[in-house]
Amino acid sequence: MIALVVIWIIVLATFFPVLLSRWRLHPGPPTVPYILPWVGVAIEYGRNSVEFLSRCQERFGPVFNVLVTGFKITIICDEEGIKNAFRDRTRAFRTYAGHQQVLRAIGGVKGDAVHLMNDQLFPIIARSFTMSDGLASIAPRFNEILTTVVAKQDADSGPSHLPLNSFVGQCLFETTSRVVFGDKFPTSIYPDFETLDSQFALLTAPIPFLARKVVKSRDRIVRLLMVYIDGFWTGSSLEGASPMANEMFSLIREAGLPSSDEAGVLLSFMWGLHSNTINTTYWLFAYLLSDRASFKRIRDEIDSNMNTMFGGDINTFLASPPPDLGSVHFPLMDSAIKETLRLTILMSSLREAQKDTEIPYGDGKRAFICKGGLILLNVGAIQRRSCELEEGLAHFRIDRYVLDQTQAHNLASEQPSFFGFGGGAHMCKGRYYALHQVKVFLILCISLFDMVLLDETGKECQGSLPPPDPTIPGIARPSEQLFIRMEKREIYRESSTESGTSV
Ligand code: HEM
Repeated sequence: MIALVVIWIIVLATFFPVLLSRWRLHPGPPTVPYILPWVGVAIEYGRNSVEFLSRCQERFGPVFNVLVTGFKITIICDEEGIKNAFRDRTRAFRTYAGHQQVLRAIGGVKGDAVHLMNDQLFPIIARSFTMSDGLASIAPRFNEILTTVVAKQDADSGPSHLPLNSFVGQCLFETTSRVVFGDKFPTSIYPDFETLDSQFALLTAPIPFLARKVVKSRDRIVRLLMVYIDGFWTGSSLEGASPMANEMFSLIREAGLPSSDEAGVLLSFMWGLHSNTINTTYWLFAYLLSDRASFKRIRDEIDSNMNTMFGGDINTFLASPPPDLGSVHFPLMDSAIKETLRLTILMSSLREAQKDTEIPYGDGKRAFICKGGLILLNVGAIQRRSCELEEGLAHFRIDRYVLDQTQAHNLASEQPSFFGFGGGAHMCKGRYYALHQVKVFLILCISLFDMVLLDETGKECQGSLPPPDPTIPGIARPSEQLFIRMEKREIYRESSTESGTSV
């Protein structure tokens, strides 16, 4: 016992001066006080991360430390600091910590698959979803399947109200699953996928009994994926799947993981493939349908482009090679998507320092991050703060990101920063495909249907929306159900009966 105390005294005497001098040299950002050791501020953070971080920022400035379930995390809410961390000129940061969390929580993966995911699977995603070749090979099949899926949803719903999240989720989930994995893929897992996505936070919280329902959903999906893999793996490919899915799955097979982990890695990939896109599309519809003036403006833009670019025929649009759906022809649609992401992105990019490093921020300040330290880039705070004082956090302005071509430079500098797809080397690898999905789905629905947004009581929802659920990272999830009533537009009712068009 005495020997142990002596050893400790020697250890402390040796290292304390080193630590102290290091601390003096690099005093580091202030730490948010906490009462419970290890737990730290996890409870306040989990309850409403947006509000909590915003209060901390007011009190401690744009860079501060928090302790969350044993992890010390440096939060960066400063634009310069975030840009520098994204740029990462000295290659100090990696993203493994966040991806490890996704593999464990979403996929239930027990082994180590983070290198497989980052170093082998992500490059395949990046290659398959490029703006030119990648989209050209995927878009026609996406458009074709989406058309039939939307028509089926419309026919099934009849005159009744549809939950907006299930309508958007079902359509995009089924379409993209079939595009990537083929028609054999068990798309019936969607309701469990929706539960998994909306209760993600419970899977990361250290309170297992609260997560029972979502764990059951996850386990059911994993089991069905194992059956799907077993049934359709031919020895060299998954029957009916796209080249991208086959290339990825071959690497998963080569890694020699247990079959539940194979299915878990696949599920984690699927979560990345669907979650942000579905949630972004949900909010885009919610914002547009809750504001008649914005809805009319975007419908005018879409109708006018359908007329000038595709002779007024939506089927010509759907059958064309991916057209330019960017800001030149569709400035309002482009701006509406950015504005949606500005308001709803809570996701903050998590990075782990691989060596001692410093992040310049503010007016010449520097945040010292030691090797192994975690940083969280609070991009949501930056995107919203610039407009907050002016007109309120929740205000959706459809043309906020429209550039006036004559004064492009001036207006651009007045626009709030946009980090919707992250930045630097780890910028979103699926962004071109994500934007294609959101845009084609919006064009299809707005062209074909009159849509009305209803709240939980069935009352028409105009003006304000229920606030986003602030507890889940990524794109905010809805805090209350919203519904839609859809009816085929007059012009399409006539044209489909006259000419038998496919939509
Ligand atoms: C509207 C939909 C989407 C949004 C808003 C979005 C947003 C983002 C953001 C902000 C990041 C950066 C995270 C960070 O800095 O750590 C990211 C990374 C990533 N996204 Fe997306 N994403 C979307 C759709 C997709 C799709 C459809 C895929 C296809 C699989 C995808 C694949 C990825 C991958 C692989 C990464 C990691 C990149 C890396 O670490 O190198 N995303 N996404």
